[in-house]
Amino acid sequence: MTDAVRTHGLFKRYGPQVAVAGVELVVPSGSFAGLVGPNGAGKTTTLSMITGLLRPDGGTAEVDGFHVWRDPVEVKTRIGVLPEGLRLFERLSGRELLLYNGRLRGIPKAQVEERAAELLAVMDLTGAADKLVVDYSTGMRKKIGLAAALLHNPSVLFLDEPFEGVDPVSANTLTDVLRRFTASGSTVIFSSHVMDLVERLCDWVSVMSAGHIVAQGPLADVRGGRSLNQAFLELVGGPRDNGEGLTWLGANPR
Ligand SMILES: Nc1ncnc2c1ncn2[C@@H]1O[C@H](COP(=O)(O)OP(=O)(O)OP(=O)(O)O)[C@@H](O)[C@H]1O
Repeated sequence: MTDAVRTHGLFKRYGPQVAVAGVELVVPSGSFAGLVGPNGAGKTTTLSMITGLLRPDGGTAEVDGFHVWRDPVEVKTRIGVLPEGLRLFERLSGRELLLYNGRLRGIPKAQVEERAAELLAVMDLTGAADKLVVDYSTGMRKKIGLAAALLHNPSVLFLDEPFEGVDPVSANTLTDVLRRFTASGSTVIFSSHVMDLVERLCDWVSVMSAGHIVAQGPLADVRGGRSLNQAFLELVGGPRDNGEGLTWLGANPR
């Protein structure tokens, strides 16, 4: 079966800073995949290049076997994206946002209305459906963003830190929806810093550090009998500073 995502030598530099240094990312179809790595490892830059939001300086990226930069329309019809720093049309209501997205995707009006109503209900947003997005909380924004990304029933869903700022109840709602999505054979790839969550949800993990993939495979293989957190610390080198220099901290004589 074709992998959902495959990159070869994906490379991006910002001036002198190499952000992504020849990434070979593989995610098999139907996976619930986690992309983890320390701050600045290159996760967002990698996901942005795979979803066609940022042009690579080198290498290739394929989604469902289609070349992201050569076949952009094929790829964009197949993917849903919840980017970091999600920008939404703030002056639309949640319902209008979904209807607008659906129409942009070319879905017939009646079908969009039906899907939007179902997604709003599943996300527990029916009561806020006619409220303007500008007045949504952080968690509500993530949920409406996810609903918009799912509306056209993508084959591969990319989520950049989808659980950040989301309360436990909403996080459960999001995970239920995503589990249902992957159970039907679709693929989810999400970046996160929360190892417990990745360990609980994912069956495939890619670990990035300093612009490279340093480990990748089924969750059990990457863990290698350790907790994912322990494996992660060993793979990325653990804390670089143990705080020995902070002798003044907590030494307040008052
Ligand atoms: N627009 C930009 N201009 C300059 N440097 C950038 C830009 N975007 C990212 N970088 C740099 O590229 C590197 C990778 O950043 P990226 O945001 O991809 O990492 P990340 O793994 O997503 O980090 P985090 O977990 O903190 O979100 C970092 O060193 C960052 O400073």
